[in-house]
Amino acid sequence: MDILIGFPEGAALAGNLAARTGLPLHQVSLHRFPDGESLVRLEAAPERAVIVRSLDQPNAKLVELQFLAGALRERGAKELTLVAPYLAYMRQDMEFRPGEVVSQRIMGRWLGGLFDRIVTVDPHLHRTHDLGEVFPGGRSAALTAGPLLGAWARAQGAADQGWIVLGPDEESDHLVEGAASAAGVQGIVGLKVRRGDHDVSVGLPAGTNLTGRTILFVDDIISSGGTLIDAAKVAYAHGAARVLAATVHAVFPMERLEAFKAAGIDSVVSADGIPHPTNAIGLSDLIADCLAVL
Ligand SMILES: O=P(O)(O)OC[C@H]1O[C@H](OP(=O)(O)OP(=O)(O)O)[C@H](O)[C@@H]1O
Repeated sequence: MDILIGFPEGAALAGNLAARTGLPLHQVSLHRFPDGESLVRLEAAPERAVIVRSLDQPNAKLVELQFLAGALRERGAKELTLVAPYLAYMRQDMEFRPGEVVSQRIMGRWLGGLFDRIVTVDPHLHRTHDLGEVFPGGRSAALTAGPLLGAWARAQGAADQGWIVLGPDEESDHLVEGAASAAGVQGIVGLKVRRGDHDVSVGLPAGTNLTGRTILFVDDIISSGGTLIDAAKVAYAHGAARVLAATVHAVFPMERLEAFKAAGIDSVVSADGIPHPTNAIGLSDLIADCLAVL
């Protein structure tokens, strides 16, 4: 028997995926003990299971996934698939300073040991370009939500209003291309320099003229929002009339919206891999199509 397994915080996406795949949905229930330990409960013994959980705020979630995968194997599961629209620890992909742990590599080995198939969306692979390098030996798929961000923009009238899609750095190139072509508008890729967690600047190609245009900033992740705020500043300095943002993974706290508003950012929307009040773009069709062929 094949089933889909969801966790409490991700009920919406798991529900949509169950409807789209036709797999029966089983919900894990969780209990956190006063000492911080987790109790994971699921009454099912499937032969094959697709487990849906985004790994933002990852540490407790990873331990709970390990417990669940271990229990399902004990009950005889032959194939376990992880659908983690947001994959944690992908940003630490090298030893930036001597002695730093390369979390991406170790996380890849860990998850690769638990799951036979891994599906994710726009993973932060800025230097490791192939998800297969992170999960050697397993079947994995890195999907992109760029065209979905673009379809959202198109539905807002982007083509008629002459919006421009702007990504902050060369790693956003594929998102810009996917979003701009689906929206039917021009795309521009900037040049980002990061000097620290909250110290980042975005440059635009020489000769860029944004006079009177609406700019749709796109990025894989909005975390502190420093990149978005600086990109908005630069866009306005180049004549933009309005700045909006669309991201795949919204990991920022809602309190940051005030700072975004103060920087002249009209609105922020996100894909629904990470549950967030800004969710406006559904990923379930994209993921379901992938599961059918992976
Ligand atoms: O909202 P923020 O806090 O600004 O973070 C989001 C930005 O950070 C990430 O890139 P990062 O600068 O980590 O890229 P790198 O891996 O190339 O250093 C990501 O691609 C965004 O551009």
